[in-house]
Amino acid sequence: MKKIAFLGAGSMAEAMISGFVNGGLYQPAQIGVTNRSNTNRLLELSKTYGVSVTDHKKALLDSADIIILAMKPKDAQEALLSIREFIEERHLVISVLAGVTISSITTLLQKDAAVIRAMPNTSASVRMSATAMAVNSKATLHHIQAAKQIFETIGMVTLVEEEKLDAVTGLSGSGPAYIYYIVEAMEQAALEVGLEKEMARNLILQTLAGASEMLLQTNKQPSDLRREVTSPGGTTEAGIQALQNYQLQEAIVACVKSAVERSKELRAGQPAR
Ligand SMILES: NC(=O)C1=CN([C@@H]2O[C@H](COP(=O)(O)OP(=O)(O)OC[C@H]3O[C@@H](n4cnc5c(N)ncnc54)[C@H](OP(=O)(O)O)[C@@H]3O)[C@@H](O)[C@H]2O)C=CC1
Ligand SMILES: O=C(O)[C@@H]1CCC=N1
Repeated sequence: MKKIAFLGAGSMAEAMISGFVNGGLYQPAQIGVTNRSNTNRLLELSKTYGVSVTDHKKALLDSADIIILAMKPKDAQEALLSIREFIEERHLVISVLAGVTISSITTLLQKDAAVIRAMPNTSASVRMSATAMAVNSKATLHHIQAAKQIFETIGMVTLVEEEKLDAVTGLSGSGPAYIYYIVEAMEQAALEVGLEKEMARNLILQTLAGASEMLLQTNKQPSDLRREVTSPGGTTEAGIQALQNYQLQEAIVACVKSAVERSKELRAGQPAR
């Protein structure tokens, strides 16, 4: 069985580790994790998931077949320079870094390595990630199958051209946060219209899950499903009118486009806006 080494032990690494371990395809013993300096974080991951943790990068990479890069884009250069002498022909490098191109990874590694650039999201921790991945010419069919299997363990995966990955990042990589933001607003609204917090949360979450299932199971367009809820002169119409007054659709389009642009900026190393 393949061994996986994580470079980076933050939110995205944990979401993937949690999905891998809970999904049962990988035993904790097959997963090794390192980070830059936060030993307490490594111990926490070891305690929670049983994975092995180390600050010894050479040992970690020597025992791994697949290396997952999961540090912030701004830390990629330092991280890649610190491992390049340990990269061997057999390694498959998988990057989940927003914005960072495959060619910049191979350039920093100074190796003609097999690299797969993927964009999952944090729903990986409940094995519901929407992941897109792009591959370089060194990646064999075997590598692609291995990466596909990894990402299928934590949700769905689709293969795309690398140039599409910034768009994917702005849409589904960041996407969970947009939905959480809407839930925050619905919770706030619930309080303001006099509903008790916990009951409101249950109603909101079931509404969200139900709407998602309706989209999946009925195959209907979202606009058609929306019309089915909207009685002429009724409550939904009044609510949607308020959303239109605040230009919610335009705001969401601007939100995704802004995230896509930021993904492009990240590879140029531009500081936060
Ligand atoms: N969060 C998300 O929803 C998603 C994130 N991503 C991508 O995943 C990557 C990680 O994001 P996220 O988990 O949120 O970030 P976090 O800030 O939570 O974690 C970053 C991790 O990288 C480690 N790190 C920093 N420098 C190095 C280094 N030189 N060598 C090894 N490890 C290093 C940090 O270690 P230490 O704490 O010791 O500094 C930390 O464990 C980003 O590139 C992001 O674009 C992709 C999809 C979704
Ligand atoms: O916010 C970010 O930059 C990362 C990439 C996608 C989701 N989180």
